[in-house]
Amino acid sequence: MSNGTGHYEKRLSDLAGLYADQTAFAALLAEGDRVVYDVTEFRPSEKAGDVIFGVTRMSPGRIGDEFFLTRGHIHAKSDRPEIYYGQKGTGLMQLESPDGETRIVEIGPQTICYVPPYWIHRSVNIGDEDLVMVFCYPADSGQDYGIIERSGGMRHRVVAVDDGWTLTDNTSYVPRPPEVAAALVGNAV
Ligand SMILES: O=P(O)(O)OC[C@H]1O[C@](O)(CO)[C@@H](O)[C@@H]1O
Ligand SMILES: [Fe+2]
Repeated sequence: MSNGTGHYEKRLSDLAGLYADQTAFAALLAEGDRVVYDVTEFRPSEKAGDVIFGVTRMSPGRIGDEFFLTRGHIHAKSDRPEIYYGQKGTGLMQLESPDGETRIVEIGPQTICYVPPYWIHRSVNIGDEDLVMVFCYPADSGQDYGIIERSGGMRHRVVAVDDGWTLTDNTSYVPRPPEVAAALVGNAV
């Protein structure tokens, strides 16, 4: 991707607190603060009718039985959707509705994933190579990362099993109060 307007990297230390196995997290961090994912993007403007697009590259890796993942967020304007197009590698889009429903969309090369309005989303690299995805979303969306922190994480964890994955309950998860979930769905601008 050329002529991007921004680039950032997220390292292991930026992802502290996301994983259940804190001992495994500390042990891997002691080996070095590696880059877990990086994003190159083009933001033409912040106007409602415009779009932001870019490329996310995620390294393969595990912390205990959990895979490398992105921080995850809901859009600050929560009714804004997003699409991801898989280019390389194998991953999952973990989606969670404000009232706590989980859905998983598998992502591979030449697959497209739709993140509907109101859904919290996080990417997970379940493969053993880089996961590369193109993303696109409305330019005025913004990101709210606090929604996951306030709930003690997402409701489910994606964990490795045999040569695949499964979902387990996140025992730290605190459901959002119904009025909070309802407000998220009602705040369209
Ligand atoms: O913003 P996070 O949760 O760290 O995840 C990064 C991904 O989400 C985006 O912010 C797009 O919503 C992209 O920059 C990237 O694909
Ligand atoms: Fe997003």
